[in-house]
Amino acid sequence: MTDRLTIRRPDDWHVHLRDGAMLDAVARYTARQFARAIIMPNLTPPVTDLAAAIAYRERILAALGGATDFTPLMTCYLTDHADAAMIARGYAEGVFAACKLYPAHATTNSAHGVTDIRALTDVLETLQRIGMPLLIHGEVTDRSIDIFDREAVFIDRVLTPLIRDYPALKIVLEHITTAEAAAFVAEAAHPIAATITPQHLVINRNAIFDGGLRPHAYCLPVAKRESHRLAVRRAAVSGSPRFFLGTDSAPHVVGAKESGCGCAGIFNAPYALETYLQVFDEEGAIDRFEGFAAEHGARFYGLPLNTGTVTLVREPVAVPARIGTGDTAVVPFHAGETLGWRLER
Ligand SMILES: NC(=O)N[C@@H](CC(=O)O)C(=O)O
Ligand SMILES: [Zn+2]
Ligand SMILES: [Zn+2]
Repeated sequence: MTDRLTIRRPDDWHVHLRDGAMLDAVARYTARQFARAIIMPNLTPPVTDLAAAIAYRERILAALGGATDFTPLMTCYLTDHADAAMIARGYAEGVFAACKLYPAHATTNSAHGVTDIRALTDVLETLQRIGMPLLIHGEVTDRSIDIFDREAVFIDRVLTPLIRDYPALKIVLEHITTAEAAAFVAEAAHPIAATITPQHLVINRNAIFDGGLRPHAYCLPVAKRESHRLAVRRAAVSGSPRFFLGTDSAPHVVGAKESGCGCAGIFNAPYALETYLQVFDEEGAIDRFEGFAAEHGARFYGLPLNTGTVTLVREPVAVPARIGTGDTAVVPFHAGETLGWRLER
């Protein structure tokens, strides 16, 4: 039995660091676990241009106190007015690592998102030409579609025609939750990959209703039934280079979660590696953990692999019930539970 695992320093290919006091409170958790992270741009207002991305990157580094070996990789929030030339310049200058597509009103802070991706031909052609990844929150926003079906319907209605029309467009389907998404990404004859969160490997939709309404188990895409969780787990541990780590850590102050209309998002940054490794351990796939956590994503993005290592040890770690106080009080994923691996560092 492996009791100690040393792997190349991993990256988080999907995280929400927020802004202001919350950024100051949460940034260090991600920087402690990961060498780099793809920073989601859904601030208010969203990060839609170079100046905003540069300023946000500075605020992230400032929140880490300056001396840090963590690299934030910035993304451009696409709107109906996205400017292809500006995006291409941002990519060439190393400001943007990717573009993020939020279908308008699909999730937290997506009101400025795209109403019809098909209308963004200039942007899509440009991304395809320059090899810049398009990151997608893959849910339809049609309120007549059952919320548990919105990812699968997005694949049929939006993603399938998109890859047909842009055969070389690099796509990351973010935070997949369904057997349909896992199969689509595994099998498509297309440069497509997917991020997988800790929570979608661990919980199914029962967790949201376990003895009462559980707002801290609510995120988008919403957790699905057990058969989907198992399919997503199989994809994560499969060894396929198309699946990689993206926490989707999405902190909301406790009062915004425990509310008559609770926000979507699970804050998992403090113990993300511990959760993922526990899953790989349970699946007898510890040998595939490094690929998922530290190699597949970098290769897909065309970025160098990290140097340096992190070590996890098989030791109990108690997750606190709450982290922070006041405006930054958040309930972490696994609050009050004990995990079986601990990140040393
Ligand atoms: N995942 C979530 O439930 N919430 C994210 C947005 C997102 O990633 O869709 C957030 O910003 O809070
Ligand atoms: Zn999302
Ligand atoms: Zn997210």
